[in-house]
Amino acid sequence: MSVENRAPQTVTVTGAAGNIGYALLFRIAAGQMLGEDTPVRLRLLEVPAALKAAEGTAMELADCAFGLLDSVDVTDDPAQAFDGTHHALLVGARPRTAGMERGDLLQANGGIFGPQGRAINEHADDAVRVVVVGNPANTNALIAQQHAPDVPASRFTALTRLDHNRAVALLAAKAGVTVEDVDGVTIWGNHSATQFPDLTHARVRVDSEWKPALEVVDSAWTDDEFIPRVAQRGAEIISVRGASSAASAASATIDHMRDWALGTGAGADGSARRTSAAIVSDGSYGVPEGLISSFPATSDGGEWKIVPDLAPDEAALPGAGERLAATVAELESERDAVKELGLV
Ligand SMILES: NC(=O)c1ccc[n+]([C@@H]2O[C@H](COP(=O)([O-])OP(=O)(O)OC[C@H]3O[C@@H](n4cnc5c(N)ncnc54)[C@H](O)[C@@H]3O)[C@@H](O)[C@H]2O)c1
Ligand SMILES: O=C(O)C[C@H](O)C(=O)O
Repeated sequence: MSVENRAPQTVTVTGAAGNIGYALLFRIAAGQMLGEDTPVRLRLLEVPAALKAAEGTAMELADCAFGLLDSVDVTDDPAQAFDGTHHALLVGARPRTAGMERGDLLQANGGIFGPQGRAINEHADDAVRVVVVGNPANTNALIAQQHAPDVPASRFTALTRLDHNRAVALLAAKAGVTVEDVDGVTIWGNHSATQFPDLTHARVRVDSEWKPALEVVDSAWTDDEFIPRVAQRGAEIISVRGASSAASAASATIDHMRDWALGTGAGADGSARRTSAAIVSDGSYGVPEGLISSFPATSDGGEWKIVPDLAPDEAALPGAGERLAATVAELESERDAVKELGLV
């Protein structure tokens, strides 16, 4: 079907005037998220103080003369921003500031993600896809989902694709191969320092032959360097760059939404390509049902699906099971905290 004949898809980006928003919007308008045959209608949601900056971004979007860009609307009204939306990218969040307790942070984000969830419930397209990027991403996604009782829970997800991409890049560099020569990495659990980047079912292609990753890199490097480096990469970027990751976070958000909407497809050897996504648990792998946790995942272009039979292999990496349990326990404690605060 030609571009002229396709109905535009509405994409809402919150926090549109922020750093990730600026790195995200131009790529969406260029067709990198929904494909080069799908026109997009952009809705930019911001707080009143940042509306002028968002208007400036909208002016630049117009100046790019993107063939796929149908329209850009800027608003501070969630009802307008989510009206009929097909793709909701929830980036804007309240960052933790000096002296702020964890409860204060959750409360402040509850004030953002509760109303946005409600607005999605009332105004979004029935088949809306939501990804939460703003931290604490998994729990913010849970808050939004709990305020949208008419939207299937599976339509709310959180971003762990950045952690996944970081893990793939670090393993490829250590093994001396390209990222195309790595597959089967999984990020489990929370987008936080407790996450478990798991190599126990990963493979690396060396000299045209696929080998278990843990035969190519040793378990000491995995335990002492790989896992902590991936889990703390966000903090490392903040300390080196002086600001939270922005372009890489935007790129991972595009990867997550594109794979969800268009499918994960086949991997390097023709088998189903899997990635990592924080999606609602159906109880798989001992993760309590309803938590939004990162899993090995595929999409056929409809729903994300949790890939079975990939439990962390304790024999290949002693302590793997405990690592999964620890990150899930953190998600449970965040869920309990927001319940106590009356946010879900
Ligand atoms: N999940 C991930 O992998 C990942 C990676 C990097 C950053 N992040 C998180 O993404 C978030 C955004 O990062 P950033 O660098 O773009 O921050 P930023 O401070 O540059 O931008 C955030 C924007 O959100 C806006 N905002 C705040 N409340 C809003 C609301 N209620 N509605 C609409 N907009 C609102 C702010 O005005 C601001 O323009 C942060 O929470 C950050 O920690 C997540
Ligand atoms: O913003 C942060 O705290 C870090 C971010 O989530 C990241 O992983 O880069």
